[in-house]
Amino acid sequence: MDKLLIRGGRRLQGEVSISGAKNAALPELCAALLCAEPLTLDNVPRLQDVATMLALLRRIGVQVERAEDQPARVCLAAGGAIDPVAPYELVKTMRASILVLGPLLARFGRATVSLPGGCAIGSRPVDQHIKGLRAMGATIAVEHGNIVASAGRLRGARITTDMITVTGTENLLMAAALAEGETVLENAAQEPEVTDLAELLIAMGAKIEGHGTGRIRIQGVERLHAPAVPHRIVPDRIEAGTFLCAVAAAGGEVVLRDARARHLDAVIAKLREAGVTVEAGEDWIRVRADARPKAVSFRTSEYPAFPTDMQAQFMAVNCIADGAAKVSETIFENRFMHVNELVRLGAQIQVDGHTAMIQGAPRLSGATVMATDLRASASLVIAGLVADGATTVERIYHLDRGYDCMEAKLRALGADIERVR
Ligand SMILES: CC(=O)N[C@H]1[C@@H](OP(=O)(O)OP(=O)(O)OC[C@H]2O[C@@H](n3ccc(=O)[nH]c3=O)[C@H](O)[C@@H]2O)O[C@H](CO)[C@@H](O)[C@@H]1O
Ligand SMILES: C=C(OP(=O)(O)O)C(=O)O
Repeated sequence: MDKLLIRGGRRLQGEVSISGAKNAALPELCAALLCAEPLTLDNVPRLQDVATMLALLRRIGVQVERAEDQPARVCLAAGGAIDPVAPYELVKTMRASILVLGPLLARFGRATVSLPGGCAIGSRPVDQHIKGLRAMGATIAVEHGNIVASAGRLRGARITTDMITVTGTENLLMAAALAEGETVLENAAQEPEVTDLAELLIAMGAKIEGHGTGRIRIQGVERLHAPAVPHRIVPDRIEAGTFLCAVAAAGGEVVLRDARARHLDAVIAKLREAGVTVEAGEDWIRVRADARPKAVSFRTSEYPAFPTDMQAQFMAVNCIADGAAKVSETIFENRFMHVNELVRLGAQIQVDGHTAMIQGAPRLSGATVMATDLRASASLVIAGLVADGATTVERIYHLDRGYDCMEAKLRALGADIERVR
């Protein structure tokens, strides 16, 4: 199993390009199931989760091509024979496999998708996806660990989810695009990845209004088609935020290219509160950190508030900051798995339920630590960049799920980091 070996203490300097967003790429790859014409996506990140989604789509019958000379461009054709089944082997490695459910049901009238189990960060049920599809006329049973769904043409419905759900909104949005009549999604997720998906669907002929707000209206159409030009996936705000936190912790000055500061308002506000200088233009962000950051408290919540997917990385900054901070996690019930590993590096953190109290320490000391989930891995890398001596991060297959060449990008910025196979 691969590990990362980091020798801490180097400041970060230079420029880094941000890749396309994992959480936009995954639903947008599934959107290929909604039409018979080939769909081309640009700026597709090179990630394990993307590889898993492509394997799943191939298994379902989608023809997938990735140009050798343009590895960020993927062409998907779902015009042939389709077997609408997402098996456990693939779903268990990636919960986002559930995103094939809405499109398969809407276009082919049936789908069998293995029920995702819990994962390291929480129980993560998909009851709201099922509730919404039932409201649109689907018959759904859970049998032998699978969601078995069938429908004639789905019917538009007014759906209010019990909580804001990102992939739930995406599944229902894709299903509603081909349903008969109007669907209104109340309490919809407003994340930029949902908006990017809606823009792709509109380019495919869908009739959608209100994306980016809590109420999305969709007038179903009979057929979708390929967009006139390839859709470019929105930049990954979480990858960008991770690099901002790395600079805040390690010090230095870095320009992020292909990054959208307006998708990171809450994170940038907290970095400024910590004393970090952040400037931004339309598609770039410059970050400069000259001194030890100040500890800052925050609470995760749905977009546009502070993202849960940045909680672990910002906690790593707080671990070496001046002062004390309180971090509250409100989205997932078990998203503090990184805490015990950060403590192995010398961090001072006390967890009480959904709250972590961090007393910033002037230094951390390198050790062997174990990644437990995707963003936990990133937080350990950030801590390793600052810690004295060598830090080894084990189980980085979690990191590879969601970061495109992270160690190569950090090395180009001057970090002493290498992958050990
Ligand atoms: C592939 C993808 O885009 N993943 C993101 C997506 O995950 P995902 O879409 O799985 O997360 P949700 O927004 O659905 O989850 C939010 C909360 O609602 C609960 N819930 C959700 C659906 C449901 O049917 N029932 C239910 O109880 C979840 O357990 C969780 O507590 O949004 C999360 C919250 O921003 C991010 O951390 C993930 O990176
Ligand atoms: C939790 C995450 O992803 P997923 O929903 O794919 O598990 C994440 O990207 O931080």
